[in-house]
Amino acid sequence: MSNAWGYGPTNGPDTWMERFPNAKGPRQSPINIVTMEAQFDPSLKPLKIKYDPYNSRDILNNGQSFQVDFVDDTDSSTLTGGPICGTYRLNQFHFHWGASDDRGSEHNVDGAQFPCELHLVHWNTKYSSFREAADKDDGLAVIGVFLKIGAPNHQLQKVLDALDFVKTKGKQTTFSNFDAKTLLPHSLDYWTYEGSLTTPPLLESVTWIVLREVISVSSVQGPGRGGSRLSRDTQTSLSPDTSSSSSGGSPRRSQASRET
Ligand SMILES: NS(=O)(=O)c1ccc(C(=O)N2CCN(Cc3ccccc3)C2)cc1
Ligand SMILES: [Zn+2]
Repeated sequence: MSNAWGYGPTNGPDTWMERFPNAKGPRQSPINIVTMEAQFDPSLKPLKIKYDPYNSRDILNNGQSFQVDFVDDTDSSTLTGGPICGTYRLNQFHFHWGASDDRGSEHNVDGAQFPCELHLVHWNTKYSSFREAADKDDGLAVIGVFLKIGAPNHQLQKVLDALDFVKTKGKQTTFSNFDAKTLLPHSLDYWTYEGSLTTPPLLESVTWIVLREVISVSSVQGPGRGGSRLSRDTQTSLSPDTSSSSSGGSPRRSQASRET
């Protein structure tokens, strides 16, 4: 029997601690962001995000999600500022979603789940690669963006259309000239906390930067022009994320997110 981790009853988040001891660590993600407990931190800087569409390379079905990978051998797509020190390079982005529109995000906000959550994964260039950075305390920085059901998202549709070509685990196809910045909301206000990868090996190496403003996706958006929903049915080998959020650490909030 496959001992691969997943989101089912025999290999889901409640079983991960059996094979991934990090699951019992002090800075595990995801968490529930309790907005009234988020401490305003005047030392936090605005996020500085510079993405070059030329760096987008391919889209991969990794079995648990699909990810768009970026060429990260130069500083042409980077994250600086915010809560981090130094320069972090964009390595990939991917999504977590649920089997229905009322759940699927990994982080919660005041106990509420969103139908989907986008993660833009960056690694600290003080290390030589993503793989070297992935298990260091300050190795990774992930921007989380919540998706709500609403107006169609034409930028996201470009990604969804490509899913038709990566319907089975391990499939990948070229995905070039995509500007990941077009997936971000207008406001870059954020909550931040020191956490972990939300999937095995659950490495406690992530500075989480969760944007307060959400982006929209329509309930019928999905792969191809057929518009079939992005759900378990559509993705033959992709299962929705059913992990629950823990209370975990408490985040700080950025200067810009001070009530104005
Ligand atoms: N949901 S999340 O944003 O927290 C997230 C989850 C997984 C990944 C990811 O690309 N990998 C996790 C480690 N894995 C392979 C690996 C690499 C080095 C050492 C050991 C194993 C790849 C990145 C971000
Ligand atoms: Zn993720």
